Amino acid sequence: MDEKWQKSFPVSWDQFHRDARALAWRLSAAGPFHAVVAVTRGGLVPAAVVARELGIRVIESVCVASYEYDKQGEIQVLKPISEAIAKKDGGKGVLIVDDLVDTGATARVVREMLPKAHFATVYAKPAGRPLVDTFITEVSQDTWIYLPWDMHLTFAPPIGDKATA
Ligand SMILES: O=P(O)(O)OC[C@H]1O[C@H](OP(=O)(O)OP(=O)(O)O)[C@H](O)[C@@H]1O
Ligand SMILES: O=c1[nH]c(=O)c2nc[nH]c2[nH]1
Ligand SMILES: [Mg+2]
Repeated sequence: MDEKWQKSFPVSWDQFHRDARALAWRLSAAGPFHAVVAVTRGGLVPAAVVARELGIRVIESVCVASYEYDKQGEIQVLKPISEAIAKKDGGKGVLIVDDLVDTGATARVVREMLPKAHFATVYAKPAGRPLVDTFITEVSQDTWIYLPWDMHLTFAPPIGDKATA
């Protein structure tokens, strides 16, 4: 792991589901929304939870990649938003969902596609926070968020071993 990440914030599936539901609660006061746009891949899971909670059946995707594990590269738009959504009123009434905002580079690119849409993430770091309309939990910029689909159970050495290491 890159040394710029000083802290880690591991998130279990349970915790992620709770946080995505909390996001849906908060968004229920911000709508109504006629469609959800999930920012793949990380946005697919919270988009499903939020769409289920808010009764939204129209789900679109925008496919964006920027990180190779923890290293940020150029933002690549692998698939744009469908014309039916992108061409309609600047995205008014559309809810864009991603798992997290870090530097804000991904959010900036997607916001340009739908300037009037509402942008929501479950987690936010300070540099990206101004680009998000609604989020649930903020973590510091030097924290790496470990999402549940990127993890598996492993042995944890006893605390005493670490203290004497
Ligand atoms: O604010 P930024 O610095 O742009 O970082 C945030 C983005 O990075 C991650 O996606 P990633 O590009 O790793 O692709 P993935 O969703 O397929 O994992 C995350 O899911 C966000 O979309
Ligand atoms: O799993 C992730 N955790 C993060 O903290 C992060 N920042 C950008 N992209 C990320 N992916
Ligand atoms: Mg992503």
